[in-house]
Amino acid sequence: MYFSVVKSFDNVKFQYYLNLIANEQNRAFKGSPKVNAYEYAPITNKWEEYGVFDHIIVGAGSAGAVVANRLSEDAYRNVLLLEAGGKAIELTNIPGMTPLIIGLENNWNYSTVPQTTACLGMKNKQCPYPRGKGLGGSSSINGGMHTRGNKKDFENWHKEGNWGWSYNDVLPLFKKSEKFLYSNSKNRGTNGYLNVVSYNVANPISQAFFDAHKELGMNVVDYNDIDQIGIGKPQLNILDGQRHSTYKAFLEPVLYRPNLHVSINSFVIKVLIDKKRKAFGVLFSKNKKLYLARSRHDIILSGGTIGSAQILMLSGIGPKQHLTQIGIPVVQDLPVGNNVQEHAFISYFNFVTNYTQPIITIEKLLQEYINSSSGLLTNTFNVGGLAFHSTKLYDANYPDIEFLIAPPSPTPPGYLEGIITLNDETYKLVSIEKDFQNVFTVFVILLHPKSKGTISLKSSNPFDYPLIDIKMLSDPDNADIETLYQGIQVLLKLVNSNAFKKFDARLKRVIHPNCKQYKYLSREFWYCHIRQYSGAMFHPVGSCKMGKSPEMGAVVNPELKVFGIKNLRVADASIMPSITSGQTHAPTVMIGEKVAEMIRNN
Ligand SMILES: Cc1cc2nc3c(=O)[nH]c(=O)nc-3n(C[C@H](O)[C@H](O)[C@H](O)COP(=O)(O)OP(=O)(O)OC[C@H]3O[C@@H](n4cnc5c(N)ncnc54)[C@H](O)[C@@H]3O)c2cc1C
Repeated sequence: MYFSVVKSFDNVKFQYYLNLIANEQNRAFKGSPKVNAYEYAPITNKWEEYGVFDHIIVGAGSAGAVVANRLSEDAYRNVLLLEAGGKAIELTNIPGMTPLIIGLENNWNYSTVPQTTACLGMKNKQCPYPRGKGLGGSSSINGGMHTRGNKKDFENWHKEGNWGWSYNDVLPLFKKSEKFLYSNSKNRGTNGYLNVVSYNVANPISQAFFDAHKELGMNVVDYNDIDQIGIGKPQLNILDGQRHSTYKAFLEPVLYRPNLHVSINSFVIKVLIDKKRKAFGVLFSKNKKLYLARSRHDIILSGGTIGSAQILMLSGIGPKQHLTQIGIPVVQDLPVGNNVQEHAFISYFNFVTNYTQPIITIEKLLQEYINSSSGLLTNTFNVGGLAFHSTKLYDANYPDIEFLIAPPSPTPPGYLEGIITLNDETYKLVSIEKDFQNVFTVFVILLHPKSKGTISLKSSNPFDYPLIDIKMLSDPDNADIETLYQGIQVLLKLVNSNAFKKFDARLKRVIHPNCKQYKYLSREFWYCHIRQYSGAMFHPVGSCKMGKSPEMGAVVNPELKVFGIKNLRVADASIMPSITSGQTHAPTVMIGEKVAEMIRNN
């Protein structure tokens, strides 16, 4: 009797998920990328008072949700959190559905302007540029990989004059935010809000990747501890098999706090600044109406590298020439929107093997997921391991390349085309639709780009999407593309190891028509191939750079205060002076912790 009750419950859940997935499959990736947010345009220009708060936080993403939690820990602080999107749709809870989720409404669905040095094989040479929209922000749609970055990243920030951001300064904040129960290291946190799991990879090809590294003398590491160089199991933000976004981790548990007010569907148009150059409120649009929310103390922009830069510029804070050109009165001339950095990677870097991954049906995967919160549905992108390498071009102890292996998949490779939007000619050369059971893919990721891009406004209309020009691989000395080329050489060495010989692993031959004049596998060939197949890892940072002074390109000081304006801070990935060595969510959570600590210690 007991068993039949449990079984029938499971079946209900099973059917529910099966229907959910089928319905969302029908809705995903319909239509073209968006170019505006006109749905937020109010029907009248008259605004209503929304209330007075101690702090207003704009954006409930990786950083904003953390800031809202920490500031509202002080019961005397009245905190308003404004988020343009709504609650994340249910499918976002299933990590393995990430590729599909990106095709649905929790994504702003941006694209870059056409590029000239990267993403050349993409439709219209535009890199697709998803960003999370809704509670949890990009952490509700991202790959969930938890990577803090390298000790040196923060030492470099500190050396540039960002006091308080050295590794020793930020380590306690990384520890404070996380709950990681797979290590005894004093450098890992065990008690934080954000759950981190170490994913066990059973796949023989992923195992070969680990063995190949060992053969080349590299260690298996916890890349979130001091020694990052080496290979490690994927560490993912998951709890009980479900995505652990910053909404789930930091907001949901504290929504009961009477001093925390969360307003969704609230699109912030601008920050209001008085004659004494003090920010005193924000204007936002909600349900087609305009509201003014006032703040007694700091307003914190956590809209992300695109959103925060856009709001600052709409508020008259940005490059004077650009603002004047589009007719926005200049309040403060600052280099907002410059210094944008992104991790370029090579997509569809495929290797054929003699190993055949058995097919697993979605029904089987779901059963495993429901019964034991395990299996492939708990892994966002079928990731089998992360490795950090120094190609030794710059510094043997500082990684400049990351590898991410995706072993042969037990399911057809659907939806990746929605995320990496190659044009038909470029895609058909690398498609693994017919041999996905035998092919593994390695993402070769450039960790420290020299190339810099920009975010600028298309117009003074707040509902026009900004112009995103990430200019990957554009540095005049070709340092970035050379590092990727060196990364390819390291990867080819790994695949040539005994560990992979067992599987007869070999590079899948791809010669793009634009590269056919070059000798196959020569440096010139690879440079050409990289430009065709490069894409963005969706890690933009740096548009509101932290630093000592605006003359040095900074928008905010090390306390994250906007230069020249009182009561206004930025706290999200946009403040990173230089991009970290790995995925950017965990360091952004740390930035949220840091700003809250600074405000609370004031
Ligand atoms: C598809 C994808 C995969 C990724 N994979 C990984 C990964 O595996 N691991 C990792 O570490 N990183 C990953 N990243 C990157 C990581 O998620 C981001 O670096 C991080 O989430 C950035 O945090 P943020 O707080 O700066 O911005 P976000 O998390 O994007 O938050 C900004 C929030 O502000 C809101 N907002 C913006 N403008 C306004 C406005 N005008 N009014 C009101 N609200 C506004 C947005 O809706 C959003 O909720 C990925 C990103 C994407 C998109």
